[in-house]
Amino acid sequence: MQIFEEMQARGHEALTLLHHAPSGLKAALAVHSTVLGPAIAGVRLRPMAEEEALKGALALSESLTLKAALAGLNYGGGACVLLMPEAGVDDPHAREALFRALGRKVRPLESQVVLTEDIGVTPADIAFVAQETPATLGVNTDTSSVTGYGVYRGMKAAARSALGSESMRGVRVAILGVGAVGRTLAEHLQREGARLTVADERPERAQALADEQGGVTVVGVGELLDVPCDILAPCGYGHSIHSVDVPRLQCRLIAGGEHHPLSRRGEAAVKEAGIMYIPDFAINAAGLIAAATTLTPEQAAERVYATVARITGVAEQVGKPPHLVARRMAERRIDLIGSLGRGA
Ligand SMILES: NC(=O)c1ccc[n+]([C@@H]2O[C@H](COP(=O)([O-])OP(=O)(O)OC[C@H]3O[C@@H](n4cnc5c(N)ncnc54)[C@H](O)[C@@H]3O)[C@@H](O)[C@H]2O)c1
Repeated sequence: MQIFEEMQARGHEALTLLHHAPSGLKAALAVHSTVLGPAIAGVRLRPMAEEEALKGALALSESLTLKAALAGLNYGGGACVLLMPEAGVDDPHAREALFRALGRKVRPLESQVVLTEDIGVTPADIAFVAQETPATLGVNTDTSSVTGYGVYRGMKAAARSALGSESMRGVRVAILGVGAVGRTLAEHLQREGARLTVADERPERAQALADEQGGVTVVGVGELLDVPCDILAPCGYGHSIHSVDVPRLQCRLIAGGEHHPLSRRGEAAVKEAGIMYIPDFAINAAGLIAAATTLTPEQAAERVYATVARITGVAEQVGKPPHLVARRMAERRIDLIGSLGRGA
């Protein structure tokens, strides 16, 4: 992997490797932008190879920059991807040590970075980080359930444009990944009378949801993209939809909580296929908004609703896809606010 080439192409400011042998801490901390303020870094912990961690940190930090900018926050974008310690993190003291070691390592960087939860990390983990550094957000926020609710609200705003109505009653939604975010999304959709089909790499999670809620169809991971539906909601670990998969899709809208469900080629392919795609950084922002402001979860989700409505409205007016409109809006705010400190 050509790290500096990648950083230059995407405009990253820094990539720092954090290491502490006794706790097993090995982490890649990427800072994409601090133009609007300290970089909010989503912290991830799940088994993965080193290269995947570096790539993941670079990609996620760029999304966080766009997400914070579009949400009107005075923060930049970062990401902190932890490799799973060899001894695991099942032992509560080992988990405490890991996250406190992370907090110690971040202390010298606290004017540039604030840490918040992402995949595999809980508010309790961030509370351990907070014992070592004030550079945290969301200690008291269950960001994954707020995010799931925000995805639901953003999906409704997008459906108004893509399906002609924001009602989810009878709408067929296929959800890929029913972990913390996907499950919350499913619960809200189910309550409104949507018809759900779900799949998860861990099939027991999909089955548990179906057992609890009833009326939910479970299919295998390999089948979900072929399911005829109105909305496809990717809520897995990223890159769930490859450009070669796009001809299989039978939906009119892609709107889910997952970061980077599509590559740039995939985004172009869905546009060609006439499918509307609402980008991750616009629709999965509610948890971040709630963690970074004094807004309630409901208010944070309404901000997502308003943002998605604005994006789809402009997209219709100018004849461009929503994901490009959203990126342009975020970049424009960074340029404008970033220029305040420069020139007369
Ligand atoms: N948790 C948050 O606060 C938050 C905030 C914003 C965005 N996100 C994004 O939402 C997504 C989901 O996060 P989460 O917190 O729900 O994670 P999670 O680990 O709780 O759940 C993810 C689920 O998706 C399943 N999965 C992963 N890849 C899959 C695939 N290709 N096919 C089928 N199932 C798959 C996993 O088995 C798991 O059950 C991630 O991309 C994350 O970055 C999370």
